[in-house]
Amino acid sequence: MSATAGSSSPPTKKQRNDSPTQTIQLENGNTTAPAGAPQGNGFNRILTPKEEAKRIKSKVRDRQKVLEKMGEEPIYFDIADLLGDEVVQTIIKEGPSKEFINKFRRGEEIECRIERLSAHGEGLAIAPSRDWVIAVPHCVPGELVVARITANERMYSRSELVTVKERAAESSHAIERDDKLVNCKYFGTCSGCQYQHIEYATQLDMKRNVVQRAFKNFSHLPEDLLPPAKSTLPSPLQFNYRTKLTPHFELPRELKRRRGARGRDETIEKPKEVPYVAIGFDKVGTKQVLDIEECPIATASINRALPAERQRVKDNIYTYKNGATILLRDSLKQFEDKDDASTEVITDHKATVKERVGVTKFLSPAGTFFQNNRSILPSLISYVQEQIQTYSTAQEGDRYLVDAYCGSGLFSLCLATLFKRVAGVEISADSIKFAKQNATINGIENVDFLAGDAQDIFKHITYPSDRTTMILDPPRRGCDEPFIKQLLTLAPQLIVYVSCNVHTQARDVGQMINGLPGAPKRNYEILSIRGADLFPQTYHVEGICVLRRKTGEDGA
Ligand SMILES: C[S@@+](CC[C@H](N)C(=O)[O-])C[C@H]1O[C@@H](n2cnc3c(N)ncnc32)[C@H](O)[C@@H]1O
Repeated sequence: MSATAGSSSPPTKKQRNDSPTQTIQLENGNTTAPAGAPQGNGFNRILTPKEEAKRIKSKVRDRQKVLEKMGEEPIYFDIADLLGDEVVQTIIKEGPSKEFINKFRRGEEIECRIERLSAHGEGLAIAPSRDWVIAVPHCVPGELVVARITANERMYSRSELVTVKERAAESSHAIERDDKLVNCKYFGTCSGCQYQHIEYATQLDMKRNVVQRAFKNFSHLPEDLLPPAKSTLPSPLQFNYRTKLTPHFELPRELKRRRGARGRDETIEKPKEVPYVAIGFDKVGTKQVLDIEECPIATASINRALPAERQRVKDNIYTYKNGATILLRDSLKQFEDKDDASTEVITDHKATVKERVGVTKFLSPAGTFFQNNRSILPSLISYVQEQIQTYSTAQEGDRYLVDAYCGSGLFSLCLATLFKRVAGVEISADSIKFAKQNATINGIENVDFLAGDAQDIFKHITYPSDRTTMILDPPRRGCDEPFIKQLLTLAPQLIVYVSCNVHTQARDVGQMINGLPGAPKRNYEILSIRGADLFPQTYHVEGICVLRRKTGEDGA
């Protein structure tokens, strides 16, 4: 896990300036794309017209599914910026055969200049024909790179980085590569981290921009209603912070064949040699599993437990019918001594995990949701608390909280002292059982937890709207329209919307302000927008958006 694990020395600043076209190796030796990408055997084969038509049809279907579930993909706003609206509109007019054209052969290598980073952390370059974009991982704007194509998507191709041919001219871009920061032998090959080669302060700033652009592109609100995103809330730990790791594996091909046509175990004959099984995360740009022996963003306890868990899978490989995902969850060993933060690792989905956030203790089943970066939770809770104390117009002691998508009660219980009564709702009955238990072990009596769909909570709420704060923390797809319509009917005075997907969050906030057909129009304003860095070294950013209902005009 050393930052100097590679075989080559990094170029000095002088070398970088002197030889701008020199090929540069990452310090961990991973400049070249992962070995083993299939070559030949049809990999580079040109598809027949029938196969091509089938490929396009399936791409169109996949895109439709994404649109229905999540809305437009953020990369299309970048593509429109990079190619220009006119080019994009011409392509769209020509239809799917042009939009989804098999622009490059898989495996083809293209030299291109990185223009910007996407919200998902890939460098984006304009293809030489200027009517297509190439997404290249692990690079920074300004670099001239060689990218190897892995897949063609709608108006862009995915690729893997082969080499950086020319560094970005010094200080011409706000984002600089620093390979000495790379702290993982898999960086560049593993799809888990995107930003280890970028200084942490810059990562935070990049995430602030992602939040800002998400609201600009997805909220459908005029820019004067969007306050500038505040600086990103940093994570105290930038490595060893992840308290949950879920490596996966595919069943080796030899074992699959031995199951026979009916897929029954009886046909298995153990091969003479134990087959190789890769256990880890996807190789960048592919669905192939990269074998991972350690993960520097996971806690030290998880890294200590990983070899035994990997061995357990290998020893029992003949018992699996398919591939699977394994779970490693870091849990406090005990609650009694609050100065003892020693942890153990839980691998059983049904076992109970112990967490402490400030003075509040939490139990939750290992297989259900709990925030995965313990180190940032106290500052995340403090920030939400500060927003409520600043912007709630209700008197202290007379405020109410609705915590929608409450999990095992993180916000409800950490913030309960600010409120007269708290109601939490959550779809997982298991999480609700633990939320109730967490209220008991913390001696908190002013909370009620309800198992059900978030929109069910409105049937049970009798809180006065002008004294109610609502915290929302939905999954990546965001809230659905029936939920937002009911929220607009209840019209809480203050909304704190926390989300792991700033794009669906911006869409939902836009609907809260612009209104939805069949829902009362309310006069909400955005008070603040901010990212929180729950996942350093990756492109993920948690959004926190605070909205207040202006009194008067909407009659609420
Ligand atoms: C991002 S987690 C947040 C949990 C909690 N706020 C926390 O920070 O620990 C989202 C939660 O929403 C729950 N959920 C998903 N769909 C839901 C729905 N339709 N209604 C209520 N809860 C839902 C999930 O089970 C999950 O616990």
